Amino acid sequence: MFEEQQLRSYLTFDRPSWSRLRNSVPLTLTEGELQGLRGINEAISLEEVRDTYLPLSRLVNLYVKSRQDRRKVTGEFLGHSHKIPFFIGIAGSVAVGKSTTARILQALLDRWSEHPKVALVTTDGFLYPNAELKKRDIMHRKGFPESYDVRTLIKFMADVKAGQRQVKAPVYSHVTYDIMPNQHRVVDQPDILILEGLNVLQANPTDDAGVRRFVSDYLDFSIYVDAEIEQLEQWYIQRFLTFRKGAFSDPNSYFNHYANLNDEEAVRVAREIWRSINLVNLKDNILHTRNKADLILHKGASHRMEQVLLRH
Ligand SMILES: Nc1ncnc2c1ncn2[C@@H]1O[C@H](COP(=O)(O)OP(=O)(O)O)[C@@H](O)[C@H]1O
Ligand SMILES: CC(C)(COP(=O)(O)O)[C@@H](O)C(=O)NCCC(=O)O
Repeated sequence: MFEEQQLRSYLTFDRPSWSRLRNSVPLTLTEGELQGLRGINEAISLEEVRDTYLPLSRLVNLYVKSRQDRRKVTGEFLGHSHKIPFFIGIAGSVAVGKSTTARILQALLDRWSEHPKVALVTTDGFLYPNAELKKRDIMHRKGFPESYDVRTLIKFMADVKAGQRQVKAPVYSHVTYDIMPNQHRVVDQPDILILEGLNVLQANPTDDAGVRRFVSDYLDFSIYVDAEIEQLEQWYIQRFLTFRKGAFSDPNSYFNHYANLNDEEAVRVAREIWRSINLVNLKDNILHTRNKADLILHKGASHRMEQVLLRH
């Protein structure tokens, strides 16, 4: 699973040893609040929140506090200070549970008194709209490095980091399978920004000026959500089937024509999309970014955390 050399850069925790690091942080979410966090077809348990995500939120909280303390020192030295948001990146394959992890972490971090404002943005909003992907003949490469408007993504990061007010991020819809025209998510001087997407640890293609830009240059802490490939395929198909029952039956859905497929046909279609697009992307462009992460969250069956690796 992990290479020997890779393991040497990390401290390794099994489930019991990681969960003990919660160190009496109270379980701050009720079952009712948890419901609000659940994405489609999810069965995330309170046990998982307690054992996996509370220790994670405690660790991140300590990093944020240490950053805030250091800024105070610089402020004292300079005689003035300003707020700089702490950036967290969450990477990993399509369907591994990045957005679920991001939303749980957001909710948990929101509850620490030191940083009340936690914003969450997904990099799929920075995909080129379908019209542009078609123009470039890369519709079948959605999610690959060349399908993102990296310049706009980097500008967004730089603007938020610089403390600009009301910075807008475009929004992607899994229902229309496209960027939502005239819709934005507004980020207004958060204490923490969580940026979630399969490309956050990638080296991007060079831009027109020949410059290669890295989203990771802006990150203060990065997480790679990891699972075995067979598991990922299963989760992707499962999510596709759930979408088919709900969102795909919406007449505005790009996949509306799949709504009437029987289960067997739907599984075949989902597996084909997974194998021809997302699996190729995982192998070519995502998996190798795993060893850049500060923390790797490895999940097994039923999305249960099995191992956590924390960079020395
Ligand atoms: N911790 C979890 N427990 C149970 N189901 C989960 C968990 N995380 C993700 N899932 C499910 O796995 C699928 C993929 O999760 P999602 O967060 O949409 O992934 P991503 O953002 O990486 O594409 C979804 O069907 C989601 O409901
Ligand atoms: C929009 C995405 C690239 C982003 O993935 P996610 O943020 O859900 O992990 C992906 O969901 C996608 O649409 N991939 C292209 C092939 C497919 O239809 O699954």
